[in-house]
Amino acid sequence: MALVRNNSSNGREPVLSPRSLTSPRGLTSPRPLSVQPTPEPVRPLANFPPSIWADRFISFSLDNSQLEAYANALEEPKEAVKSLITDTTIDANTKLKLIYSVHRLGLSYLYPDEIDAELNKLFEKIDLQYYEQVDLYTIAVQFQVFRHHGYKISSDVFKKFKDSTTGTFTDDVTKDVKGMLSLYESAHLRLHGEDILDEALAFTEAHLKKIVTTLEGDLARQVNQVLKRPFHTGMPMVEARLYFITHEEDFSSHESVVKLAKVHFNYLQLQQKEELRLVSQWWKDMQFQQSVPYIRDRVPEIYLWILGLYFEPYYSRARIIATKITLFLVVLDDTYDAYATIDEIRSITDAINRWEISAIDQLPEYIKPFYRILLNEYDDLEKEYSKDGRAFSVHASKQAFQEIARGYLEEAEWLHNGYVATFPEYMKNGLITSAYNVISKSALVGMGAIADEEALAWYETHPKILKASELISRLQDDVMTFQFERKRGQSATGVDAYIKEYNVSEEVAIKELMKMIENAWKDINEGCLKPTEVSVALLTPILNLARMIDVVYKFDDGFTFPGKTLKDYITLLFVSPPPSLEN
Ligand SMILES: CC(C)=CCC/C(C)=C/CC/C(C)=C/COP(=O)(O)OP(=O)(O)O
Ligand SMILES: [Mg+2]
Ligand SMILES: [Mg+2]
Ligand SMILES: [Mg+2]
Repeated sequence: MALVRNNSSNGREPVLSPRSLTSPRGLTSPRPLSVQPTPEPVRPLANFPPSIWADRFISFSLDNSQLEAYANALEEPKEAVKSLITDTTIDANTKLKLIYSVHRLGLSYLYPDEIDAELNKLFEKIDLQYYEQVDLYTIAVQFQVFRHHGYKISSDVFKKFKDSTTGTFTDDVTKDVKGMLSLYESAHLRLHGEDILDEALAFTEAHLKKIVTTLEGDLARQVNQVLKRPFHTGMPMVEARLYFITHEEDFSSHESVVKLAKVHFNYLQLQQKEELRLVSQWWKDMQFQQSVPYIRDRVPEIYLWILGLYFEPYYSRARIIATKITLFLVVLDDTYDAYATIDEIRSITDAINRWEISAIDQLPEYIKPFYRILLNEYDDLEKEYSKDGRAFSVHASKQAFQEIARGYLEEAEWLHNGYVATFPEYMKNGLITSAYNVISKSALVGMGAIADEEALAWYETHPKILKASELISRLQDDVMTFQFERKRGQSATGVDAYIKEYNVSEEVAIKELMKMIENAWKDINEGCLKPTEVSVALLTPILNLARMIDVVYKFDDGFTFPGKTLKDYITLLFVSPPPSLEN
């Protein structure tokens, strides 16, 4: 019985493992009658849908001269846009709108110092009197541009749009669609205590939904887009592409911005297709589909996830490393949740924590190749990064990987014992199983000098912004996956723990968890304001991890069932042609 996972209380049907079908039992020489054959363990197979991409991205062949040509073509418009950003003859409003567009197009990383210098000047000169005279759209764009870059402009700038007697937003606001749209975008940048933005979010969302079918052209496209996903909670790379398509009027007067955005999209697509080819080929070479066929085969989806953290060309190596480690996490999570017995889980966790190749002997056959690959990859990273004294980041990633294995084991023990954790107990382990500690630390490995020992020490303090991102990951995943997982008899989720702790209905529990997610977003927004605890380059991946949870889990479990949002995103970024340079 030791091999059989105790799932009598979770309604799992015994499932025949694919290994039992190929088992040599019965083909070997006859056993003496007195020896009972070892029973095949009952495995919690999930029958996850297969990849929707197969080998599609492996056949890409990078034309290096083309990549170089794009890199060269970037230079001229890049300089021209720099001149625009620093042009002293441009009025403040036009300048702020320009910086807004540059940011939404994913180009502000090219001008960090110039943009900061401009915003510093303009923020010092902010005159609340001025905001008394201007329209909602102008105010909301300026509000966003300052908050995007960490400047704490007051949300009082929106006060004048409220009726002093009723205390609600005025009817005039509902007649200004562009204003409402921008106020809706602004509201997602809210901080704790900014009631006016909480109200603005509910108010504009309700009104935009009411009028969206009456709109036409770009405005209709813009409102549909923002209602689906506001910029602040979207994937920067995709948001840039969508903004280019639907908000052309915002930047079309600046020819150099249009040119730069186009060449930049073309350059990035080539580079990213090559990265995707590389990780797809690696995945195939490692033969995970043969050794662990029960897992979710999701290479393009995981690459997309990591591209969501950072898309800057100089993080190419960093993306490849983080993608591979996150793919290891998928193998681990699905092995624990959808294949291994409790004894196997204990043994795998132990081997991962021993981290030595001799531990391979204690492992079940099917996971041995994974264990070997895991140790080899980390070994290679250690060798590569000790050369420039950066092995500390590889160690941190490895330790976080060992910690998540222990976290997954804890869940499995709870399930094995038919135990539903208390909510605080669940959350303590849940922040670990959110995987965001491992992913964000692994993301540092290839980032270069900026991710130094001091940065890592900051990570080790488990800062508020990282906790918030982990909480969003854990709870949003739980809200969207608990039904599927419950049906399969998996470990209790945050939804179950909350219901048990507070004796509330499922509906109330979900509502409360969503409120916790909302609050965590406010922590993230506060953590991105100046003065930041560490550089923006280190904060952005943490913010972007939270965004990726929204992308993947806002409407459904987009990771297990990747045929909708993620398919559209992958198609837009790696299959559809980027904007043409011809016109
Ligand atoms: C938890 C989470 C959203 C992590 C995101 C980061 C990430 C890409 C981790 C790799 C493992 C994974 C895809 C978990 C989500 O599925 P699942 O619902 O099976 O995860 P679970 O078993 O922890 O609930
Ligand atoms: Mg799990
Ligand atoms: Mg799982
Ligand atoms: Mg889940």
